[in-house]
Amino acid sequence: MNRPILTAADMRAVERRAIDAGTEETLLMERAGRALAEAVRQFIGPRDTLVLCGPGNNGGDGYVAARHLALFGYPVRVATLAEPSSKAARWARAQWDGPVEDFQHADAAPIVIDCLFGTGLDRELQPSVSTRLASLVGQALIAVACDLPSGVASDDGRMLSETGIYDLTVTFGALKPAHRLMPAMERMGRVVLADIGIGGTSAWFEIGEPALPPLNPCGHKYDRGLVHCLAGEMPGAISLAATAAARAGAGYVRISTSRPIAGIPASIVQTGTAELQDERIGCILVGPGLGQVPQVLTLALTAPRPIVIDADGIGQIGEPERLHGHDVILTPHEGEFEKLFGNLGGSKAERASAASQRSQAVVVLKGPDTLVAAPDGRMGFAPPAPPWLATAGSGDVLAGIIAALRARGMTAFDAACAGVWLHGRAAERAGSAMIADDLLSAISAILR
Ligand SMILES: NC(=O)C1=CN([C@@H]2O[C@H](COP(=O)(O)OP(=O)(O)OC[C@H]3O[C@@H](n4cnc5c(N)ncnc54)[C@H](O)[C@@H]3O)[C@@H](O)[C@H]2O)[C@@H](O)CC1
Ligand SMILES: Nc1ncnc2c1ncn2[C@@H]1O[C@H](COP(=O)(O)OP(=O)(O)O)[C@@H](O)[C@H]1O
Ligand SMILES: [K+]
Repeated sequence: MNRPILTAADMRAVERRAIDAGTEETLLMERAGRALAEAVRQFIGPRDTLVLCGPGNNGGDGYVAARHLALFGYPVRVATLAEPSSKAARWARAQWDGPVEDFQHADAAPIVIDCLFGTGLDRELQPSVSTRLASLVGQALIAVACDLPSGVASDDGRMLSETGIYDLTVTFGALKPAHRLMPAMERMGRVVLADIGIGGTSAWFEIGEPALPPLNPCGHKYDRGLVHCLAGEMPGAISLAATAAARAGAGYVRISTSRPIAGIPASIVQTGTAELQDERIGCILVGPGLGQVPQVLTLALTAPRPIVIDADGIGQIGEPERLHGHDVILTPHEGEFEKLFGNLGGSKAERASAASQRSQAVVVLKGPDTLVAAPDGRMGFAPPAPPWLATAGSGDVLAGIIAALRARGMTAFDAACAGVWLHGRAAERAGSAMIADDLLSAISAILR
């Protein structure tokens, strides 16, 4: 299931709609604070706990959580940065009948719950606040963030202030972009999404497990998709990509190559010619190991078939507008992205979206926080993938998986999202000592 990802403004609008429809704001806060306390209880048993409350509704959630944790038997202290400034937070503060200490002077505790700022953070913390918060987070056995670590910019994942590494982040209603973007994502620990009875839809979402096209019981190999790969100067990369395409369920994988490539499955057909006018081709794959032979990309763009362009091929496109009228998926890492689109300003999501609109292609902007952008504004955010995916050849495997899914009949955007999901899960399965080749058998195991 794809989970919606909402900006701070989207989230406020959702909350506003619920309140206008008769839901009390304090009820939402009660549910959020209770969910925060429940998530802490699931994570760690009773120990001395310090809840840090800010002036807004994030702080309000904190007073509610403190009350519930005390009921669960946790020895709880509350420390405040400033008195509540919103009506709902004042209500939550009034429900807390224990003492309230001063944030700067509160003693450290094994469990620290940061409810200073959430989606309302709009500037860096005062240095005295970030230093103190980082010290409390650093001394804690378990550091928990309410909605977001205070210091994270919700909409783009930047760190407005550094406050340390958390073990658990509990968010409400919907994921926010920062939960799936670096550098914020790596500071959050486990992210738990709690249902508080509100939520919205969005063109932005976290990519969930895909529904792959069913096999036609009476189908033949071409029904399952023909992927035509174009080799270049370095055959290893296209071999990996082609094998990944075969493992990801393409019925037929073919490589055009000027010299035989050793070591690939015999089921992958090697041909000396490039018959790209073949209507059975479900997807052309060009770029992995291409080297400096731009005429191969030009050849690929003469065929009126869907194309995945990866690696060296991306740098040879020239102007993104050259792709207009073609059915293209681009799979750049940051370096390849900059070669084609230049130094676009803005957040990663804004850059991916602008690039997709400019090229009219689906853009898979890779990294530890891969994004899949469509020209119409849809954006898939990859669920966290293990860092050992950063190994030579793993991008080639991703390109091959996506080409197979495109050839199997998924739309360009759906194929790219599904490919990113499968690639990440294959890496989890392959384990931390994997090399890119190991992803191939892991794909088969997942699709079993
Ligand atoms: N939107 C929703 O649907 C819900 C939101 N809830 C909570 O409400 C939070 C958002 O609450 P608020 O909008 O009150 O915002 P925050 O509580 O995040 O921030 C409060 C205010 O602090 C000020 N501020 C921002 N950056 C600052 C800085 N660096 N130093 C000092 N002051 C700063 C701003 O004026 C901001 O409005 C969410 O993160 C979540 O925890 C929950 O109560 C449940 C429902
Ligand atoms: N730190 C990381 N954590 C998780 N995934 C990563 C990380 N760094 C890179 N990746 C993923 O690994 C793959 C690397 O692809 P790419 O940069 O094209 O490498 P190559 O050209 O060697 O195949 C991409 O899918 C990318 O999203
Ligand atoms: K917080």
